Amino acid sequence: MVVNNKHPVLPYQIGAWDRHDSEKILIDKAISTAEDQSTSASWWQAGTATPFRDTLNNGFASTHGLVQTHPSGNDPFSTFGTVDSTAGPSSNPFAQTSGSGPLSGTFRSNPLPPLTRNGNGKLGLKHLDFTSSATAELRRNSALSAPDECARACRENEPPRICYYHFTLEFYTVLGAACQVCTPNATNVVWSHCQCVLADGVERGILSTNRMLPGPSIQVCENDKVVVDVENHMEGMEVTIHWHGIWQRGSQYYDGVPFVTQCPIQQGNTFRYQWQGNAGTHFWHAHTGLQKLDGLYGSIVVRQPPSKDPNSHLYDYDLTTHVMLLSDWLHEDAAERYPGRLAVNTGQDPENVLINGKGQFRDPNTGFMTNTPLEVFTITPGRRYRFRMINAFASVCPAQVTFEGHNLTVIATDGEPVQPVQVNTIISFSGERYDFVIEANNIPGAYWIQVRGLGECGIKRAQQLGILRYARGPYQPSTPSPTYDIGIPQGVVMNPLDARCNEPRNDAICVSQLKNARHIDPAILQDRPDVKIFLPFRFFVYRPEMLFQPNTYNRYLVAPQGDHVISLIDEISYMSPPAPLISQYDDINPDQFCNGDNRPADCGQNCMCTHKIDIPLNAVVEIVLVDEVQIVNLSHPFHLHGYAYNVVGIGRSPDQNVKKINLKHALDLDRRGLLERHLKQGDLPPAKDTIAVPNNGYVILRFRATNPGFWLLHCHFLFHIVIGMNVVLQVGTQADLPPVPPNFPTCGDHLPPITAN
Ligand SMILES: NCCC(=O)NCCc1ccc(O)c(O)c1
Repeated sequence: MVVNNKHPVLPYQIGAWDRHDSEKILIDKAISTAEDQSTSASWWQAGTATPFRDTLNNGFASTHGLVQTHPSGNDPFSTFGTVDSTAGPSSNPFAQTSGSGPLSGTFRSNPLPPLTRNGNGKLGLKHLDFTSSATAELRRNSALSAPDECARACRENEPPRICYYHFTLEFYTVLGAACQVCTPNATNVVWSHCQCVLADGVERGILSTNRMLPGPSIQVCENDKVVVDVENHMEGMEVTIHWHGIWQRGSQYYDGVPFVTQCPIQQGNTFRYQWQGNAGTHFWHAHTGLQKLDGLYGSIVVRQPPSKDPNSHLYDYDLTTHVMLLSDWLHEDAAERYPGRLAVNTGQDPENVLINGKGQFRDPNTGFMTNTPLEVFTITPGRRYRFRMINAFASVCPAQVTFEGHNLTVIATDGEPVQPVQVNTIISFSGERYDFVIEANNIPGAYWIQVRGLGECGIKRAQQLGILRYARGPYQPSTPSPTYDIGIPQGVVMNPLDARCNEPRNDAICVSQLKNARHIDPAILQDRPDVKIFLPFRFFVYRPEMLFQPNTYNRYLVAPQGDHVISLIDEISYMSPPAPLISQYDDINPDQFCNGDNRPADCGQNCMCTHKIDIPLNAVVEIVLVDEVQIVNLSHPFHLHGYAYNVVGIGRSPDQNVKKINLKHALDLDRRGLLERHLKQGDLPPAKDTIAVPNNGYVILRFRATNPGFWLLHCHFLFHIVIGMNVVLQVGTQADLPPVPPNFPTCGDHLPPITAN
């Protein structure tokens, strides 16, 4: 469809988007109404914002708060109430003194008409970025569709679109001056390109995409072509974007792994990614350095016609607004935690959790609570809604999601449909996605959504709240807000941390107990795979005398307890090659490569090289991941690029005398037929691309290697990636791969002969 005719230049009026929203029917049989998509801004109007001394940054006053320049009357900012402008830079209108809960009584008792306004003040569909319809490329090329045209109901015989996105990556600020220009409220025209990022109401510098947090949502139909121009304006930073869950068949060089599938995009450069998405709930994020944790992520939804989803009969709506992206959040740059400190702000644990970039923060030292808006999902009584949850955490904390008064029917994970199971709470790990159906079958009202950080996040009790609201009902839940320690009753747990997966139980469902809703290639279930790979992983702990030898500069992470560690998979710590494997293979010294069977001579306990395992094209591959880290509360989620694998087994040693599993013991269990494998006819192991290996346990994966390429397999914890918990699976040979596009950027070392003069 031609874009430029349909899309006048911004800003839009609210009413226009109400009409537009009613077209966003994503399942043919459902009629979407504007109220399903609207959120209310009412409860963060009024209230008296109190001069706020920012004790959130290590006790120092923030250098630059949001200053109320027009304290009263009819200007766009006055709805914050009275803010003492004399308080100067440290006044923060999103702070309130109440320590009693996220919303004070004042905020609850002031209902205003609902606003069709969603994330980041952008109108209509949360995180769909309407501003990019104003980009030059869209105006120039009439074959391209804008983001909001692509987020549509998918029909069987509709021609595919080319969906165009422009991402501008920058250094940016939470609560920057943009919030004085266009923080939305009910009475003023809201700009659909409002650039105010609120996050949890705590000022900090971030990295942003199109000045949004999360960045723009990519929502398309299967068979659409997605084109994303990534324009890097982060001063002095390089970047790549990985499309997590997208298999990149035929576009392997757009997988976004630095020095594996491309050279990083330099500051000032634009790199055009183009791919066709496999269906499901996915997300995109920076795969370079620690940038993901500073804000470079966003959702991807690839929808199908209802006839192609085996679970479509279970829901009435699959709305663009019911994407639920969870992220962990720091109040400083991620680099402050890497390699890590010994005294103040040790470890890598986040301060907070965000739902679609939103939330509130309670300062544990003062009890001050910010009053930024919580995420609201609106539903209509009697209807059934598909929610698409994305765990975009970077830290090691699992996230637990619970909806007050509502069951969750899990229908897909990592984009792949499963036979429906009903649970009350879902625990997920970094990189995982869970799609579930919620039926609006409770008393029309407002209900809490609680997202708790588990594991190490229990120390700071990091959690976030959101609201599930029935249209035309109250805006605020009638129950007290759940706290970290007294939460919503958890009931049946999806993905229990105890990993007791091979015994009957009615309090939990393991991933390995889910059943695939699709047909499985029988070759996957054969007794003997063509290739079987055991991959134990652990940390190597440096003695300081070894690490700080003069003239050596080995990388390390200071773990929460102060250990200086690197990661090992099969006793190797992954190092990037100096040039991309996919495009400059011949530029790489073959000595750079290694694996468990080919260790470089003199490679010690901290063996560092480009860990690569070769796999024949079309082989049936089995991978057994064995946790040799053995830290209670730490289960590592492994993500494979280019594929969804079948999870055929999850478990721990059945041998009661074995306190710690390791490679040798896992091999022994395998010989004795004691590793859990669900390979019987009708076992239907679920397909996923990210799975947590239970601590002191193992996971068994299988896939048929039909997608040639260089595919990263790695722990999805951000700080573990940067210390080497990665391995590249090379499927097939270079001859099996499509050539990289013309003028694909190159990079590498520059080491010419030294000239005398
Ligand atoms: N028995 C060996 C001690 C050890 O391996 N210490 C590392 C613990 C660790 C590392 C990284 C993390 O991110 C983390 O949370 C914890």
